[in-house]
Amino acid sequence: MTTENDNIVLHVADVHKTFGGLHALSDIDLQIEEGKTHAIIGPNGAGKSTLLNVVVGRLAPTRGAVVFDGQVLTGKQPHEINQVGVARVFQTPEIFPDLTVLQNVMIPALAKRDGSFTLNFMSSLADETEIRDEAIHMLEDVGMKASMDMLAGSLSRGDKRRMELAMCLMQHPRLLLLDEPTAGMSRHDTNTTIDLLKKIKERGMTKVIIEHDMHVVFSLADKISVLAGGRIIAEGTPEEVRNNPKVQEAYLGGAH
Ligand SMILES: Nc1ncnc2c1ncn2[C@@H]1O[C@H](COP(=O)(O)OP(=O)(O)OP(=O)(O)O)[C@@H](O)[C@H]1O
Repeated sequence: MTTENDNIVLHVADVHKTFGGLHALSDIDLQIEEGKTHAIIGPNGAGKSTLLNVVVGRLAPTRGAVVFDGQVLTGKQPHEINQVGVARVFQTPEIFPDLTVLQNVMIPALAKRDGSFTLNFMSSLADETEIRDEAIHMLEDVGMKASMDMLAGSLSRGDKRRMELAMCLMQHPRLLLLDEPTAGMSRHDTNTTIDLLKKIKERGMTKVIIEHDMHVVFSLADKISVLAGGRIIAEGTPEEVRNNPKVQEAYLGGAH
């Protein structure tokens, strides 16, 4: 399957997802351009997480397909989708709490290189100097080098999310999916994360971001798609979306 525009790295093509009688996603057609930051916003229950889960292979769409870089992802397992260059930062970080921050950040690079990772590899971590150096560099980038020897489980929620971002960056993904990257963070940590995500953008990484915090959305997004009731009700630049009466009615005037 191809897309009309060569710059499109991800195409969610006519995707539907039902849960029993509930239409969580209907007629979703979404095209994500290479190197851009594309935000998906919408009120609670709009279908945002379901959409991300379909993209990363955690949920099979009832109909339609997800195409990444010309390859159909639909039907692939989450780890296979990860291997082709799609990484996701979760709303709740998935980390190894009893390992140090540095070890956590090294693991995705080892898993990517070796195809899998088991805790048996732990003993060899110290010998992995190249990956170790890169992990330290990544921790420096996310402002967490000073915490590299702390146990990951002891970090604050904001630091866990920054560490998880470093874990994703170690995979050098072509597409980074961020599910509420600043949820639960203080305003200060939120602004640090915005700066960090801007820095990643300068490196040309494509990002899809789900976010309730409009400050974050309008600071980062090149394009916004608005979901409501499982459908895309508006799409455009931040300015276009901000001024769209349908959006104001469905979203901006609502609970958020
Ligand atoms: N596994 C599931 N089984 C049944 N219904 C589900 C399931 N996952 C999501 N839903 C329903 O699908 C709809 C969309 O949910 P989803 O979590 O995708 O919305 P969201 O936009 O991410 O919401 P929020 O902003 O609150 O995270 C909701 O009505 C939700 O209750």
